[in-house]
Amino acid sequence: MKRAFYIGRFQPFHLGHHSVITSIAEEVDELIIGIGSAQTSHEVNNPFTAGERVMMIRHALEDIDVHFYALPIDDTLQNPIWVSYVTSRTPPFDTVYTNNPLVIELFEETGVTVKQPPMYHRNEYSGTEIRRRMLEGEEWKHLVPDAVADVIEEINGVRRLRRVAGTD
Ligand SMILES: Nc1ncnc2c1ncn2[C@@H]1O[C@H](COP(=O)(O)OP(=O)(O)OP(=O)(O)O)[C@@H](O)[C@H]1O
Ligand SMILES: NC(=O)c1ccc[n+]([C@@H]2O[C@H](COP(=O)(O)O)[C@@H](O)[C@H]2O)c1
Repeated sequence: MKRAFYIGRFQPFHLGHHSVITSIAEEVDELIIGIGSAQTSHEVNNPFTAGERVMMIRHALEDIDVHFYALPIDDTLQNPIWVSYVTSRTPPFDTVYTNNPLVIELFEETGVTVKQPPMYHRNEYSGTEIRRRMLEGEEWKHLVPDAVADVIEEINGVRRLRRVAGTD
């Protein structure tokens, strides 16, 4: 059984994440999607709660051909214990997919294989760019799966982002 781990903050889950997961799905039997900084929400850079991000991922990946688990993972104060904390909360896995330099370093130090997925349209498929567009009233829905746009509408996510940014 080949099981892999993919971690992100998914603020929000966008089409870049969707493309990465579609290609990982061709290489593994099961995928654990770690929803990082799970304790954080209602901030300009982290507007959505862990539960809302679970909902985005669940709906966006309705038709994906891989068994997946979307699991919220809180941050730990100390980086050296983060990998053990992650593995204490997830099913076992042998490969990590990430482009985050700290995540690469921490997992490689413990001997886990790390793969770096290619970037898809990084200038637009980016959480930072999508949140900027939401704040400035520009188009953003084409950068996320339709199901994610629906979730953000249901939770009134753009209004929340503007309020916490003080621009509403
Ligand atoms: N367009 C993309 N193509 C491929 N991988 C991506 C893309 N955007 C993000 N990733 C990767 O997905 C993982 C999770 O990313 P994350 O949730 O931080 O999204 P982000 O768009 O980088 O968000 P933010 O701009 O808020 O930091 C990271 O390893 C990141 O490098
Ligand atoms: N000490 C820690 O808590 C620790 C260390 C490395 C990564 N992380 C988390 O992993 C996630 C990585 O995701 P991104 O690649 O989207 O930044 C983030 O939520 C980040 O906070 C946490």
